[in-house]
Amino acid sequence: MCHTVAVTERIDHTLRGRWTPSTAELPPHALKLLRQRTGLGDVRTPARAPEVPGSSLAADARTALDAVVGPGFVRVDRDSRLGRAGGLSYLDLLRQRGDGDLAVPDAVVLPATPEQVTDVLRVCAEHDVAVVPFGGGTSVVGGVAAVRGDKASVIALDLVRLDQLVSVDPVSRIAVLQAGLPAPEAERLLAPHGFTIGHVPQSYERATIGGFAATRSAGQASSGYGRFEDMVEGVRLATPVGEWRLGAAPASAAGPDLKQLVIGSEGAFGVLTEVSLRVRPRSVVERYEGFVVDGWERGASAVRRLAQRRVLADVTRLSDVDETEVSLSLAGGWKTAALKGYLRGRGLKEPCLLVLGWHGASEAEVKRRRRETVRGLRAVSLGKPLGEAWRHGRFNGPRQRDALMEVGVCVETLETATHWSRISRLRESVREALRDALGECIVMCHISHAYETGASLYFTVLAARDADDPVGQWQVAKAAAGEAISGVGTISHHHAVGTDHAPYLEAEIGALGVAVLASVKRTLDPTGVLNPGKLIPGGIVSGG
Ligand SMILES: Cc1cc2nc3c(=O)[nH]c(=O)nc-3n(C[C@H](O)[C@H](O)[C@H](O)COP(=O)(O)OP(=O)(O)OC[C@H]3O[C@@H](n4cnc5c(N)ncnc54)[C@H](O)[C@@H]3O)c2cc1C
Repeated sequence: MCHTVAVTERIDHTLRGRWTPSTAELPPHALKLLRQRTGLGDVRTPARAPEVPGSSLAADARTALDAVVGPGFVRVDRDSRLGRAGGLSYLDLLRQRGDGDLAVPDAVVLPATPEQVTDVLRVCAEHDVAVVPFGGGTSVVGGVAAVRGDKASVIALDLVRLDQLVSVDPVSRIAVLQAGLPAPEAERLLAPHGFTIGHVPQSYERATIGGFAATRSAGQASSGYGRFEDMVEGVRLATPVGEWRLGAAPASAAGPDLKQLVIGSEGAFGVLTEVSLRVRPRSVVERYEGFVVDGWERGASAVRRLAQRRVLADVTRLSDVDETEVSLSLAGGWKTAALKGYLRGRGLKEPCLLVLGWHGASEAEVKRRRRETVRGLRAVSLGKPLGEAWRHGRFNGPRQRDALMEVGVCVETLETATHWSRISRLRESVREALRDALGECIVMCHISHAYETGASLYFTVLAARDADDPVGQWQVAKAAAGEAISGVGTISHHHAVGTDHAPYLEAEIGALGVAVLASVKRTLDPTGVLNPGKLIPGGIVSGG
């Protein structure tokens, strides 16, 4: 019963343009810091209701879709459509607040089974309707923008009703989950079997299993549990030309790994309806601890050594000096002041916060792993409270962003990855590019995921919003960061390509790479109905 209510609520959700219905106020000391460091004034830009044009879904297409999913599951009302108009990037939030052009789907279609998804795609191909697969709608790269391309109309294909745990194989440790399951619900269903996925991105509360696979997502505990693509054992993909199943064995030499071609295909090759995942026993003990390293270079080298010695903690996250300083200042209070004094006293001139977290089956296991990690780390331990404080606030980012939006801050995040030998150069050039583009601003960075050969860099930038042209301001900053990253790092370590990064993809994978993607798309989606304008540069790929 409870479960039914939860799904109905998710179907009816109209929460767009923010993460939560109520926005927390920024504390006065945070506002003061922003005013000092970004020149933020008192000017507020009140949100305006975005325009929602009428649905242009043709009557015969609607009748055919109704026949597939049943009455009530093709929705053309304003709220349902507005509720699936774009994702949650800064640009999406601006559009939802009335700045810039908001693309609104002509209908929201809610299939209940994998078979219905395949039938919906067949109908859409027959009726020239573009399809935007919609999971949690947390894309920050324009992945769920309702782009119709050269099609007559566009639907949001919301997978919320595909919410079943299909099977668990406890011997092989594989669970088959339907694609529309949000992460917390997937964990809730796996818990009685003693398993966890261990995938905890910051968007955990709302993102789905299908969305994770479609975007090659990486969670905060990726050092321990792996990236999402490492967890995928198999997929069930609906396409306009039929269903494709992949993943017969844990490893295979039967040609290239086609499963990896589907993972990260961002709804442009098909719709994932089920995902088989390698699951792990749930941890019994979890320990989080804060450390401080003196200076970015030392911190980055320390994380590199941990990765290369293969003793990374499950969560390993190194903030640079600016991020550390801003986090401590925003936390405020006498404890923070005391901590800053303590760090000065210990001679740490450029404190960089390092959060480490270990999960295990017992105290003894976690203790042993901690010992291995911290041996030779040359960092000052601040103990468990700081680690726990990070864990406690790990999902606060989007809520803080809501509050920052309200007071007129341009708040954007971007991420990349590169090899260790280039990591500091890349960090410096992105910081410089953002500062040149935005003027007075705060640029913060952390290593969010570490590997033997390199790491990801995650930037957060805060500037006073240009009230006259907020979209133009964002475009300039995005282009500057894209230029700085191009040729040194990847255009996306885990946010995917979407519409926003598509112009930069060819520089990374080459013209031949783009041609390979386009030809796969032509095979699976000959009329180009699936997610036009996403992933593949050059926009629309249709026809033979
Ligand atoms: C505040 C915030 C924090 C974030 N933190 C992280 C993070 O820590 N790590 C991380 O990896 N990402 C993060 N993201 C990005 C985003 O959450 C991920 O990309 C996530 O994987 C998207 O899942 P979703 O279910 O919301 O997918 P959606 O946003 O609905 O869709 C994403 C893309 O996948 C396609 N798609 C969705 N479902 C399917 C399906 N079943 N079959 C085929 N295509 C599909 C969509 O068309 C779209 O192109 C964050 C986003 C926000 C807003």
